[in-house]
Amino acid sequence: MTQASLMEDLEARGLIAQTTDAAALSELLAKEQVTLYCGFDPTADSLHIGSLVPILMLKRFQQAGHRPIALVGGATGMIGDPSFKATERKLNTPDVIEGWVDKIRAQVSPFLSFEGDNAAVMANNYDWFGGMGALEFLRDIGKHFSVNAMIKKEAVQQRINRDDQGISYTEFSYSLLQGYDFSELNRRLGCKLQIGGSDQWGNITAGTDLTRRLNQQQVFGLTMPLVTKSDGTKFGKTESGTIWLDARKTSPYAFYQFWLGTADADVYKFLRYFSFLSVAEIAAIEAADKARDGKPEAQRILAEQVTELVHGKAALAAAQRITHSLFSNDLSSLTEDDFAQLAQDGLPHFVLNASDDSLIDAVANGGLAKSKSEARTFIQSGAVSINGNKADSIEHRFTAEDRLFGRFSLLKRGKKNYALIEWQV
Ligand SMILES: Nc1ncnc2c1ncn2[C@@H]1O[C@H](COP(=O)(O)OP(=O)(O)OP(=O)(O)O)[C@@H](O)[C@H]1O
Ligand SMILES: N[C@@H](Cc1ccc(O)cc1)C(=O)O
Repeated sequence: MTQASLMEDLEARGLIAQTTDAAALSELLAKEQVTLYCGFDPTADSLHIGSLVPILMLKRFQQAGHRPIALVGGATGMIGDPSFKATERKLNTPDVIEGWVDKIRAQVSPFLSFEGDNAAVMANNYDWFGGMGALEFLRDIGKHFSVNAMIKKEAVQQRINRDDQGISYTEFSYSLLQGYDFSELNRRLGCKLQIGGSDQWGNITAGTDLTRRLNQQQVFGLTMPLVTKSDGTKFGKTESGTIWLDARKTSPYAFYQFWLGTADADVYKFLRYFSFLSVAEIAAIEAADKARDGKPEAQRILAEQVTELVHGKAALAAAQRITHSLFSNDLSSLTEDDFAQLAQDGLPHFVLNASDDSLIDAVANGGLAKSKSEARTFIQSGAVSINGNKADSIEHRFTAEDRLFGRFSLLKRGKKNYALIEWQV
C-alpha cells in the first residue's frame, strides 16, 4: 500500500474517530516515515480483544512503512486512567504491576516486527517517571496544565459532577503523565503521532499541547472508535465475558467460537477492524453473502482471520478440528491438548474420581438431566453418547476404555448438550 493511501484505507475501514489535524497528518504520512505510539496500561495480566484494535493499528502503520512504539505503562499503571470510568480504580501493588508489565510486553511484541529500518520499539514510562521527584513533576510538568481546562474534559466530567463518586487527586493527575509521555517519546525518538481508542482523546491532546510547549514541535493524535457490539455493549475487560488475548485465559477454541458467533449486523465491520483483508475483499464477501441464501460465510472468515492473527496457524487448525469433531460427533482426530482446551472453557466440565463410575450419576450430576430418573430415561431412549458412541445400557460403568488419554470422557445428550468429564488421577 502506498503511504498516501494509508489514511484513506483507515477511513474506509471506519477506523478513524478523531484526528487533531487530519490534512496535515495525511501530508506528513505521505512525506516521511512517521514514528507513532500507543500505550497499554498493565491493569490486568492480559490484554483483551478491545485492545486488539490499537495493536493492529500499530501493525497497519508499520506495514505502510512507519515506525511503531508500543509503550507499556509501568508508571501510569500505578496511577489508573480515570477516562470515562464511573468509579475510582483500586490500586495494585508495584510487584503485581511489574509482573503484568512483562506479560503485556510479551503479548504485544509478536504483532510487530523488530527488524528493518522501521523496526518497532518497546517503551516503558517507568523509565522516565520512576526517578522523577514530586517537585520536578509539579514545577516542570504541572505548570503547563490549567485546572480550569482539565475539569472541563469530557473524560472526567461524570466524576467531577458527582460527589458520591468523585475523583482523587491521583487519578486527576493521570493525563499529565500520559501527556508527558508523548513529549518524552517525541524528544527521545522523534515520535510525532499518538493513537488510541476514542476514550483516550483527552489524554492524547494533553500530549500534543505539552509537546508544543516543551519541545516546540507539532505532533498529532488519532483515535479509533471504541468497538461495541450491535447490542451496544463495549468490548472490554470491565464488561462480563471478557475475551482475553492470553490463551490460558481464553482458549483459542473459545476465541474462535466467539468470532463465529458474531451478529450479522456486526460481522463486516469487524472484518474491517480486526482483519488485514482489503476493504474490497470484504465488500466482495458481503456481496456474495447477500446473493446466496442461507448462512453468511463472513463469520467463519472472521474467526479464521482473527484466530490466526492472535494465536497462529496451529491453534487455528486445532480450533477448526475441535469444532468439526463436535459437529460430526467423531472425536478420533482430537488431541489431548484439544480436550484440555474444551475443559478450560469450551464446554461444561466437571471432575470425577475413578470410583464415581456410574453413567446415570454422571449424566445427572453433569447437568444433562434434572434427576437420575430422567437420566435413565435419556439413556434408555438412546439420547446419550460417550465419546461419540451411543451409550447402550443404563447399567454402564465407566472403564479405562472410556477415558481418552486416560483423562477425558465426553458425554452428549441430544444434539448439543455436552458435559466433559475430567477423571482425577
Ligand atoms: N472496545 C475497544 N475498542 C477500541 N479500542 C479499545 C477498546 N477497548 C480498549 N481500547 C483501547 O485499547 C488501548 C488499551 O486499552 P486498555 O488495555 O487500557 O483497555 P481498557 O479496557 O480500556 O482498560 P481499563 O478497563 O483498565 O481501562 C486504549 O487505547 C483503549 O482506548
Ligand atoms: N491511558 C491508556 C494507556 C496509556 C498509558 C500511557 C501512555 O503514554 C499512553 C496510553 C489506557 O488506559 O488505555
